Amino acid sequence: MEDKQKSLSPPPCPSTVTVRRNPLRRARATPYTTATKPPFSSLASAITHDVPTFPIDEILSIQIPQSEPKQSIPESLKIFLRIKPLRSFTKVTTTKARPRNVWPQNPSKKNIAKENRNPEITKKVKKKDEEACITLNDPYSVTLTPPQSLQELKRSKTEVYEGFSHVFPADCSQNDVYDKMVQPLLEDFMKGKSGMLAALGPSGSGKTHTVFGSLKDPGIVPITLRQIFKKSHESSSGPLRLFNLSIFEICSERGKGEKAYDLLGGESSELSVQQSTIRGLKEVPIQNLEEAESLIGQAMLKRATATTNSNSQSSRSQCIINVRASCNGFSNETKMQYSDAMLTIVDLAGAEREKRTGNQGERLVESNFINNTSMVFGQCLRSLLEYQKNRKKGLQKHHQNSLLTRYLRDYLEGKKRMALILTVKAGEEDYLDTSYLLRQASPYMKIKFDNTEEPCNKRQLKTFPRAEKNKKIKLSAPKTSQIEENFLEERSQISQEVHLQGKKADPRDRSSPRLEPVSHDKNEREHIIMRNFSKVLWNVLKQYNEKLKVAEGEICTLKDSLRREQLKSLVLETELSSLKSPCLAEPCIPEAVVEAIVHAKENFEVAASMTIVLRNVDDDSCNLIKARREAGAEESSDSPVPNVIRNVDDDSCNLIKESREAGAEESSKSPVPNMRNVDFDSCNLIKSRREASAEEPSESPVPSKNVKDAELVRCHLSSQNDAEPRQSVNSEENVGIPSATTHVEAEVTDFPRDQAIQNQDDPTPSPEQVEVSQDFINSQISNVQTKSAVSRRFPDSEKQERNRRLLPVSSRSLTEKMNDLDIKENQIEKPQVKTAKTHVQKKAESIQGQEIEVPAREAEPASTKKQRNGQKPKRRLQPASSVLLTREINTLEIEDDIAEPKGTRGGKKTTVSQPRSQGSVTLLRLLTNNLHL
Ligand SMILES: Nc1ncnc2c1ncn2[C@@H]1O[C@H](COP(=O)(O)OP(=O)(O)OP(=O)(O)O)[C@@H](O)[C@H]1O
Repeated sequence: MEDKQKSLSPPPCPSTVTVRRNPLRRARATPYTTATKPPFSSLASAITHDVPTFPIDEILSIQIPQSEPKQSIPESLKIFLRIKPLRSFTKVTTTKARPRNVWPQNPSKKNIAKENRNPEITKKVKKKDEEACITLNDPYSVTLTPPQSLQELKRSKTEVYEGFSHVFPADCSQNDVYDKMVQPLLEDFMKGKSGMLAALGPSGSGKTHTVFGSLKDPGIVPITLRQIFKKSHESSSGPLRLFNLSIFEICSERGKGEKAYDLLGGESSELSVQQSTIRGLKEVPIQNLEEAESLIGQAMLKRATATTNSNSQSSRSQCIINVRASCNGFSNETKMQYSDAMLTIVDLAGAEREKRTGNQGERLVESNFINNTSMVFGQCLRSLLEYQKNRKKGLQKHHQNSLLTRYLRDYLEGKKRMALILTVKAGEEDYLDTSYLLRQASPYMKIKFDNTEEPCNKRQLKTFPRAEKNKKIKLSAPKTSQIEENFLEERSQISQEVHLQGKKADPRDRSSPRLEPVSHDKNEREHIIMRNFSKVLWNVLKQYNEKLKVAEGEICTLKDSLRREQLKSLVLETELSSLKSPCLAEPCIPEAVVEAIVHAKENFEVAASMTIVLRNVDDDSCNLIKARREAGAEESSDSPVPNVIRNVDDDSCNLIKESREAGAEESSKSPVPNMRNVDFDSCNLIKSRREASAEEPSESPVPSKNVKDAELVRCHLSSQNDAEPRQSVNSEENVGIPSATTHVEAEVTDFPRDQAIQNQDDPTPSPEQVEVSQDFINSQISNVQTKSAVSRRFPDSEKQERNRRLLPVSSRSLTEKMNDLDIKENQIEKPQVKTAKTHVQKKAESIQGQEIEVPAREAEPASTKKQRNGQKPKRRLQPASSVLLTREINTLEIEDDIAEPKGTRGGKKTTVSQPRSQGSVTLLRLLTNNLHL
């Protein structure tokens, strides 16, 4: 103490002391100082000595409360997660090596023995079974990873679930679960607060194991009962509390509805359910743990269970265990009355998938019920979780959908405390069930997209250049089967090439540029496609070319057939015209022959008119001949079509020339009879015939007669070529030749085809033809003689005008010349002169003085006349000329007439008073007499 006092003694006083005038101020006494007043003597020392030390030890001893997890679960609902250990884990751990000489008892043992013999297999099994889909992150969160198979098939992702009150790993014990989960609720229960514990999870995940456990490893219920009676005994100071136990189950009645059964009741254990209250439930008071455990044991025996593929003793009902605590006294400590509390422990039936459970029939109905109940419970739970997160949102109520949720309405609405434990299986095959449960009941969920890159890359690779090309090719591909086949072949080749290139390429090396091989492949592919397409096009073009050739051949054949048809039609037309032409020409021909003098003019008019008709035929025939010559020489040679009928110009020389030329060329070839009108200009005619006679006789098969004075080309339809008998007629020899009128008629009427063919084959004229031609020539000659006499009667203008009206241009000159002959029309129809004896002098220049000796005419037989009249009643071409002739003849003054010299034919015919020649006078007399004019 002395040392201490010495150490606390103040320092020695200084030599000088300062005294303060003001009274000494005392500082406010501190509590510390006030509490224990030290003695004044020791005040100074005490002041310096009592400085408090810093309470560092106290500060360090203070325990700072640990920060709770961010996602704290509300008090009314706590969610726990328990992971069931993997089966392989237990198998591997329980596997014991057996001696090799032991015969395996069953297949499983046999497999085990195999595994033992082959440790690699065991390792593989271990590796395979050890792979879990769920891993524990921390006591409050887990990560769920999809298995590899599901990652490839669909777009799966790693999920992180958090916000749990606690996550029990696979190796946790039942006591851990009780401590963390049940004890808080039990304390409140003992204080009179109700609470509920529920186990939720798929089938076989350990719900029943967690809730009830086993004899060796008891679960929540046994432990809780034990703790209840333990605590009740410890709190001896408290009121007397009574506990009652009730157990019932909710199951489906053949799938039609929900039923509740009392598991502690008697035989009629069915309960009546009204909304959320269950009537008739038996509560059994429990005094001690043994009674409680026996009751629970009895209830478990009554509970509906079944064996499924997922669980050998699967719960088929929702089991509810109620422990009600009743209190009849006051608490000594709080002096408050205890209310009844209810602790509810629920073992739900696990949701199960049909494929995994293999349920059928009644089991399947139970499964549907269980799944529906689980779904409704999960919806209610989800709604409560969302409601607790955000209370602004209203609570969605789903509890009405099942009896269980209706019974647990207060808990599912958050009015009472509830602790939920989720049991999950950690195997890969249980991923879907686990994921479904966690999505439904976990407080929070995060989705990691770490494993989403691979599917994206695969998709990109799949849709790389091939798909677009296929589409394009499909759209642009032609529909021909050949093209499709080629396309398929190329497609397979290219796909193989691409596949090989893809194999060669390193898929991991993403940095390596793959555009070059792709572009190269694209170019090659396009090249192959275009090449094959061009081949196909070439083949198609070839086919079309062949088709075109065939079509051209058909066109040629059709053209030939068309030509033939046209020729046939032309032949028919010409036949028709030929049939028409004789009908028209028929009446005039015999008259021209018979009426030697009187009908000379008319004859020429008829001939001229014939030319009009036949001229048309000429054109057609010419064309026809041309066509037939082109078509073939054979057809033309056999053709019965009449040949050209030519009109001869006034100029006789031209006429003869044309006739010669035509005769030399055509008549030798063509069998068709020719018809020529001949000018009767004597001078020209004689000249021309002289010239012709020098050439033709050699060709003509029939020797012509002596041509003394003149040659006349006969106008006959039946004769046609140069071989026809152009007879030079001596008028003297022809005198007395009988008329060939009948023959002419026959020829004319029978002309058409047979005669033509006959003439064609035999160019030699028949005697009848010769006769007719002779008569005709005679008549023409007589006409020539008569013309000079008659022409004087009419003025030239009038004649020309008439010619213009009646005849075509080519024949007008002829008719003009013949107009000089005034012949009565009536004479045509009266008995005609058969023949006329004419004298044709050699020198045509001096026609004057010629005399035509007209023999006594013979009346034509009546029969012939009648026949002719009957056959040819119509004479369309004659009336105009006949009338004129009649007029002229009527005006003739035969007695006073004086023969007109022939030399005036080419000159002016103005004088009517010119003297007639003797021959003409005689002729006129004969005419008048015979015709009875
Ligand atoms: N944590 C665990 N540790 C050891 N074994 C367990 C565990 N959880 C469950 N088991 C075993 O798994 C099997 C199935 O468990 P349990 O019957 O509890 O599943 P469940 O979820 O109730 O199925 P269900 O819904 O079909 O009734 C039981 O044999 C049980 O012993």
